[in-house]
Amino acid sequence: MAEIHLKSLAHSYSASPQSPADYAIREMDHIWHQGGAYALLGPSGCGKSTLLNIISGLLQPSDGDILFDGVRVNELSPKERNIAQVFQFPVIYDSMSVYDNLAFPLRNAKMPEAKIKAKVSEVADILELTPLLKNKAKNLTADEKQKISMGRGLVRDDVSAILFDEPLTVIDPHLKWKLRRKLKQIHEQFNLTMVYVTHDQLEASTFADKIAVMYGGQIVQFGTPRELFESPNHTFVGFFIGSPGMNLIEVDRADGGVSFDGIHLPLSDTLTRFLSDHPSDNIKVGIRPEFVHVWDEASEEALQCDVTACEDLGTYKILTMRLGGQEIKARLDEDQPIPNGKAYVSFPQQWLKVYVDEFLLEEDAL
Ligand SMILES: Nc1ncnc2c1ncn2[C@@H]1O[C@H](COP(=O)(O)OP(=O)(O)OP(=O)(O)O)[C@@H](O)[C@H]1O
Repeated sequence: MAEIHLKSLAHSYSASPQSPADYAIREMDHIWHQGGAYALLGPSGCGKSTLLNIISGLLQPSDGDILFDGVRVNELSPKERNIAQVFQFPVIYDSMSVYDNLAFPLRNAKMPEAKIKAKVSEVADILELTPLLKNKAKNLTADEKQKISMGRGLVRDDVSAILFDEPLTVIDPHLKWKLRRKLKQIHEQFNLTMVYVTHDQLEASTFADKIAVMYGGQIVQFGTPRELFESPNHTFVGFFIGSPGMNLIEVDRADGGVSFDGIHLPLSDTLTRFLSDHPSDNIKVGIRPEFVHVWDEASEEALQCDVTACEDLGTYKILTMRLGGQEIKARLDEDQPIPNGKAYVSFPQQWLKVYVDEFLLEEDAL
């Protein structure tokens, strides 16, 4: 197992990149600690597969270093790096038995047959493949085949890390949760460094202890699922994580706070001062629907909205309102009454986030 350090790493598929937009990976420094269960989460095209292929050695980065336990591995092949990679589509030998597929990497490493047998049995047991060991891989279902792909990484004692590139894409929805749980169990049992690529936030948060959110070739936040929810570092994280995502409103500077559409939102003194240090006019405020307080009567600090829709999702409701020219969503508990026509909202200061040039202004950083 290894700590994987990406040092001043960048990659462009163009031979002569002219601007940051020409980079699939913009310059980054990042560490995947040994034994961590990580997810790399982001939308299509943000650079997840590129980053994974750079770590595994399938792709050479245009700039920077990849260090495994402090040793530069840029020039090493995937095999020399001892990285196991599980792709969207299972990579297995159809004509071989399940046993031979699992034994393959060990036979390549010239492990004695008795040891191979013990290792294959152990991993087959964990993956619930034991009854299939004698079967030809060809006739198996997609999830069984994908379990073999995973198993081929797990049988090896020498792997530096296992990288998963959207491994559940071809798996039936009702089996996905089962395989995800299995992966989590394997992580706990084997103490492996695992990086799991997905564009699905549920998959990321059920698998990983920490999630790296990628956007436009950058890791814009690396944190626990709770940190990403409670304190998104970037407007993209606010928008992408959560269902529905964060309410984001473009605002102007105002005395003691910010304003939009003639509505004044007060900010703490420290945040106001901090904001005045930033020259940019690209300012947004964000608040998650879960943290918007909804009242059915007017009060001094509540802002009047028009209710435009209410979606009942069984255990909770999503209320859509218009505040000035902005659409605001709030999450109501199951038993909370739905305001009729007009509603009054307030934004607790603790949960009202301010973003300058899309990045969070942090009071703690003062
Ligand atoms: N072989 C390639 N040649 C040129 N550009 C590429 C190549 N592979 C990827 N790209 C570009 O690099 C950027 C990042 O792509 P990448 O496949 O890494 O993203 P991704 O987040 O994995 O997307 P997806 O979830 O759709 O697989 C995209 O703009 C893509 O078009």
